[in-house]
Amino acid sequence: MSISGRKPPHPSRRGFLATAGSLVAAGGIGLTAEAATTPAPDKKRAGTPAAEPFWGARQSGILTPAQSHTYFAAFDLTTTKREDVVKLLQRWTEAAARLTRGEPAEPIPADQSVPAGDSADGLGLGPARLTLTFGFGAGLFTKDGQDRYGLAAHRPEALVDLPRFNGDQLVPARTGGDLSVQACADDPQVAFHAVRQLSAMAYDIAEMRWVQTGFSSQPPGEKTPRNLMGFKDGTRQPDQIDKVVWVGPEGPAWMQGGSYMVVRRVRISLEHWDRMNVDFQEKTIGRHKYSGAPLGKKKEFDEVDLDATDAEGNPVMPENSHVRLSHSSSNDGAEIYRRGYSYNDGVAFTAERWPPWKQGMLYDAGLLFVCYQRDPRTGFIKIFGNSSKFDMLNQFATHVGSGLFACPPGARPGGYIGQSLFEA
Ligand SMILES: C=CC1=C(C)c2cc3[nH]c(cc4nc(cc5[nH]c(cc1n2)c(C)c5CCC(=O)O)C(CCC(=O)O)=C4C)c(C)c3C=C
Ligand SMILES: [Fe+2]
Repeated sequence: MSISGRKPPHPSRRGFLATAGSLVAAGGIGLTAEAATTPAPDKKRAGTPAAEPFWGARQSGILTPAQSHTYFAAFDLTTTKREDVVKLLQRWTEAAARLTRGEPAEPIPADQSVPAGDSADGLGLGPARLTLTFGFGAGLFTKDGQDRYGLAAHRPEALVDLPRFNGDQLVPARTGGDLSVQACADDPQVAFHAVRQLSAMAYDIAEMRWVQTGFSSQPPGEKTPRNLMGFKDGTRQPDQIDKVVWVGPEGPAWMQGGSYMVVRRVRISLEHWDRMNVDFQEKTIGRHKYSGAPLGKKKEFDEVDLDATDAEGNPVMPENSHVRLSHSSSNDGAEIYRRGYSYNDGVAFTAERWPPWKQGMLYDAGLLFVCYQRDPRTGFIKIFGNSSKFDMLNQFATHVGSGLFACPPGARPGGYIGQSLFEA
């Protein structure tokens, strides 16, 4: 068995692979087994900053400038053995280091009579700024009252079970997970390829629970991408990002330098939204649609002024606008770092929960909301506990998937993601 732990395939599949292998060796795509062992450097990308560093004190993919695509996956652990989980995290770490350099998850073997440790669909695509960010759900520590891996005592207090928020319509099959992997890359195939290799390595140890793809295109010359509602999304981030994002001495030692990731799959009623006049849309968000400026201001990065009033004495920023209700000064100073992606999964039969209560084939599209913070109780839970009750945006946004994951600190060469926990 290869280090990936992939099992030899069914004999008939092996026969197919052998045939496919000889076609490759015969020059079908110009790749011999020998050449494949050491993939040629990608000349076009050589010397460009296309590779994001993987090793380091902090995991990448959190404060890394956002790539254009994501593939998020949550896994359920199926093994009962602690050593399997360690083995998996060690394999994932080694593979992630290789993949983020633009290499296959495992060196492609010269021997074509064994399954390869990489599916090869990423060959030649380069690193594409791939990052892989790993997280631990509550189920790694305790599940159904059981301490499966002897980790229950190390579950951080901050890794709570998220409360039910007003309006939540969470689908169990899109919620939770014992482990999470978020691949982000400037090429969707690179992101999918990475998660696919990691998932294959989890054979007999963990299986995928839910996944979500996403995209985020930044117009050239602009700082902020637009979401599917047509608004710039991601303009206002905390001033002191490090203080907001990274767990400090207040957390368990093994989480210091890590962060808590909240992920929410938020379906947006695009058909409904598109029928609203732009003035109403701007009052709902609290920003001007085309410039991205706060209401009453001219430029995107002008300060948000929640105290400004108009000639009639009414607040310029409506009381139930998204920006007002999400702002730190409406939430006892709570702040989060947002790193979301739009998603588009076609259409699905849907019944709206707000007027005009339309039913039919509606877009299954919206926002894969992702945020990081040092403690979700004083971050996401505080802010969304407030906005989920009063925000006008809720007429158009329904949370259907959810997860909270403790993302441990990064790893140094020779170590692995999660080592601080398993050796705590
Ligand atoms: C607390 C959680 C938040 C959820 C859930 C959320 C959903 C959500 N947001 C948008 C679009 C925008 N959000 C904007 C700002 C903004 N949103 C949150 C938090 C949540 N959003 C915060 C903390 C902020 C910053 C507020 C501030 O300090 O000004 C904006 C404005 C532009 C920007 O600053 O990024 C937009 C647009 C959607 C579409 C959505 C779910 C569907
Ligand atoms: Fe928001």
